[in-house]
Amino acid sequence: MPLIQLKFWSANSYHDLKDNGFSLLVLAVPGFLVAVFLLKRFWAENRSAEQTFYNVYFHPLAKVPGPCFAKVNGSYMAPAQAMLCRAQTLLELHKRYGSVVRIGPGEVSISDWKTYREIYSHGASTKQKDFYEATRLAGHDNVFTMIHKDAHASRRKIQEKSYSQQNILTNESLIADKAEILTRRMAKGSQHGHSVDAFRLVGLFSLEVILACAYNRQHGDEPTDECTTLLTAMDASAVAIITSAAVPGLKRSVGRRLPGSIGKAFRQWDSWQKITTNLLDTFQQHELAQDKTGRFMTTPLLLSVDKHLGRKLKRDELIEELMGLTFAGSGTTSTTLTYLLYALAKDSDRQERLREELRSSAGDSLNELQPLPYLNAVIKETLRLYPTIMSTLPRVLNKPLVVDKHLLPVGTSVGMQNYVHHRDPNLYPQPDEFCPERWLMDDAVKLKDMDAGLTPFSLGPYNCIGQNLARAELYLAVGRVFRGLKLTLNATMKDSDMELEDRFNIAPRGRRLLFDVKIV
Ligand code: HEM
Repeated sequence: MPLIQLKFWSANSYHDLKDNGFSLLVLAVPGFLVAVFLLKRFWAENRSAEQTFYNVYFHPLAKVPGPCFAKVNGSYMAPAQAMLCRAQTLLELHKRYGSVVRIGPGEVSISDWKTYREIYSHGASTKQKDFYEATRLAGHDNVFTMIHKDAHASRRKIQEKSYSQQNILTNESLIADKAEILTRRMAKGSQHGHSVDAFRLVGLFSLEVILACAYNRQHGDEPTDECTTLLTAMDASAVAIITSAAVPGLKRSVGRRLPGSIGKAFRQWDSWQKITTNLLDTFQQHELAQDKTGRFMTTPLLLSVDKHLGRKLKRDELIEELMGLTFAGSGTTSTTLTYLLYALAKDSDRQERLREELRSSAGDSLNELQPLPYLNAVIKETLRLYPTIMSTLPRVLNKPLVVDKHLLPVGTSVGMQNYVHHRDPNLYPQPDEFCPERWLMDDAVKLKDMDAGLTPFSLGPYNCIGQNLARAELYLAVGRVFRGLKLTLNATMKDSDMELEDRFNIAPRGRRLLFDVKIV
């Protein structure tokens, strides 16, 4: 195993896992399954010495630099993926080998931000089947997993209106209400002299927004069982989803019988599906008839005809789509907000600058918050440094692509990752620093390039359908929290608590963000 990966599988990593409740048996079962899978894959790719020789010397990608083992091993990145540090590993590989790195016999990673548009625009590439199909949540396709161009376009069409800026403005009062609840919960924690766990409160906030905008579910200041159970179930399910993607033969019916944390994660996945089914049923019985304008996201899903299928969605397909939107819509915004609060809690001067700007604004509606320059710079810088979809968006080329003098033929698996090109030091000097001021410089040419390199929501036909909603949540929540509260990092917080775990979506390693909160 190359040095770069060994670094991640250290004694510390094992002890950390143990501390997090993993037993040896729990590590051994999936470890064994992954090892079998890796061996099988290696064997399939190198059936003969000739094949290995071809992969190394005559393959169309033979001249693309990269670790030797990756040339003959399609699972080269699997250990890093299993250790939740795929994007970080790729950044190191790019530093070593340049802007194009061969990471499998037929696969490359690219770090040049100028190539992003070429890869992810209409017609240039197709979603990689194995990866996206492995993320089905209830056994069907949802808009995120769909590979087929027309099937995807017609499923997306049904939902587009829900995420239009106009519909977001219609639902602004719902989102603002949740943002006020978030602020009150943070303030309340401080009154009792305790630290406040913003990671949990922000997770509840973005989930409550989705439940309000999708199902018209309203929750008050006291967190409900429905939300806390759903939040726990979705967080745990991520482990089951990653495990079943890494071990293709591992079906849910088997997974839920496994011992320890992995089996528990699979059972939480069942619980998430059950809660979604109840939410759908309740909406159909009590809300659908009143929603004449289709402002709640579930309404168009229930009533529209999917043109590609030539019919409305069936119950199982609806559940799949709704699980997908809850997952895509809550963890993403909440991690972004978590890291934004974290970055400013560490930096009282910048926090104060933002507060002054917010207080000088006439009000805290979306229309009043959206033009504020420093608020925008803070949000952009958070999306750059902590891009919630940090990892590879894997594609297969439909057209040949030339990058850094390397010709990548049709059929090559390619991928870029926000974590990598958002840290390009030529585009963003001192890339590991949180510096909102970089977005306020006068150099228009430089800013244009920086904007082009900033792709947190991706581009092209599969870009984030929910980005208007996500931005609205960020404006409304940040506006309220910092106008009235001063946040300081609690002394018990360790840097390692906020290390980025690459679960495709970022997750802070310690699963907590403790603040001392003062009402100002
Ligand atoms: C800061 C918050 C968010 C970020 C950074 C983000 C980022 C992304 C990215 C990068 C993709 C492309 C994934 C790929 O190509 O594999 C994506 C897709 C998607 N996002 Fe978001 N997202 C956010 C919030 C949301 C919200 C609030 C929703 C919905 C409520 C949402 C729903 C979706 C859906 C359904 C897709 C699949 C779109 C398609 O394939 O047509 N996202 N998101």
